[in-house]
Amino acid sequence: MISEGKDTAMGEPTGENVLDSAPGRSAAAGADDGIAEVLEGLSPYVRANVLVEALPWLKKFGDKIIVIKYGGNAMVDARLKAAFAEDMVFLRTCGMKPVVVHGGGPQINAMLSNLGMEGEFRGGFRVTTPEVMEVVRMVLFGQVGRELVGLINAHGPYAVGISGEDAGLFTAEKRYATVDGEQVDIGLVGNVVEVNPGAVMDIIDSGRIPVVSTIAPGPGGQVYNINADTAAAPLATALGAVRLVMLTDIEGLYADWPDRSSLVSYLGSERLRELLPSLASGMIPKMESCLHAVENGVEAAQVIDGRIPHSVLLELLTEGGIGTMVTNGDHDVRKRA
Ligand SMILES: Nc1ncnc2c1ncn2[C@@H]1O[C@H](COP(=O)(O)OP(=O)(O)O)[C@@H](O)[C@H]1O
Ligand SMILES: CC(=O)N[C@@H](CCC(=O)OP(=O)(O)O)C(=O)O
Repeated sequence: MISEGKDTAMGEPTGENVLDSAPGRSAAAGADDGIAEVLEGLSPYVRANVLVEALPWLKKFGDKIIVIKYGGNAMVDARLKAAFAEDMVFLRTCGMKPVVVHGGGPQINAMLSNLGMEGEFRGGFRVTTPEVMEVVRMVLFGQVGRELVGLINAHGPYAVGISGEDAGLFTAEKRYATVDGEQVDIGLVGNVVEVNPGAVMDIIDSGRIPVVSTIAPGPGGQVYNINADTAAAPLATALGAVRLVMLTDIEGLYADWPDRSSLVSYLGSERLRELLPSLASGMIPKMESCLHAVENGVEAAQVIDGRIPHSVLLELLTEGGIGTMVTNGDHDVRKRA
């Protein structure tokens, strides 16, 4: 079992000190946003109610597996990063089993640029030459994954990094992109075609938080670059997750993008399937992933605004949530009031 509080392997401070010094808390109560003063001004009744509101959700999620795709601003802003790590530890401490699948597009771009290499996207996917693949692998597993593991482990020895190459977690198959209706070769880019969740289950069963980097070998051993959105759904399905939560840089899905009055709070998979051809850019792999997940046993998939500190807790543990939820079936679009 994982040791908690003052005797953690990381030599973390006591619970009281953790609260005082945790980066996520200082993010939420940042120097100039006055959150601490606002909280102090609230009556004990209101403060208790915030906690009580979470009770039905804590009961519902119990010890269930929740897969979270970590990306967008939450992955580049220091305060949001720390708040995200805190959310994962919060869920784990409440008994849930969070599994993080991380992206890293901006970080790969930065490294390619530092190395004087070209970064090109076609049909939403990175054109991945063997040289680019080396950089993708180094940045995803060696940099982005390591950083997130470190942020979570600042709270105790919870996080374990793992890539699709480890213990046969993912098997990939080369994929092509579609550009103007034409199939285009984009090099070493793959789709996950098989998931062997044993190693991730071992990490979960030891009470820890898996942090998954989406690179994966094909049957012949060739390693492929996998878009993290597209890898999250088959992983959630294979793990029997109850939720797939995807962080992004926008409030959620707009049914009539870019009409800002068309934000959707809830829709069924059949309506989503109809909407898919009208979606653009980064929303396509996210919503395809949500569709895949709910059609293959995940109870609900959600796209949420990762620019909001503690967005994962708000979505999972508060009434109404904050983003767009997809479930399987023919439910109509419900707009956010
Ligand atoms: N229907 C839509 N609803 C919301 N966003 C959309 C839609 N169609 C396209 N987008 C774009 O998709 C972006 C999210 O995808 P992306 O930038 O890849 O996110 P991330 O970096 O979080 O993975 C939004 O910021 C928005 O510009
Ligand atoms: C094939 C492909 O495009 N792979 C992505 C993998 C990282 C990723 O998915 O990162 P985000 O979630 O931040 O976009 C890439 O190379 O950028």
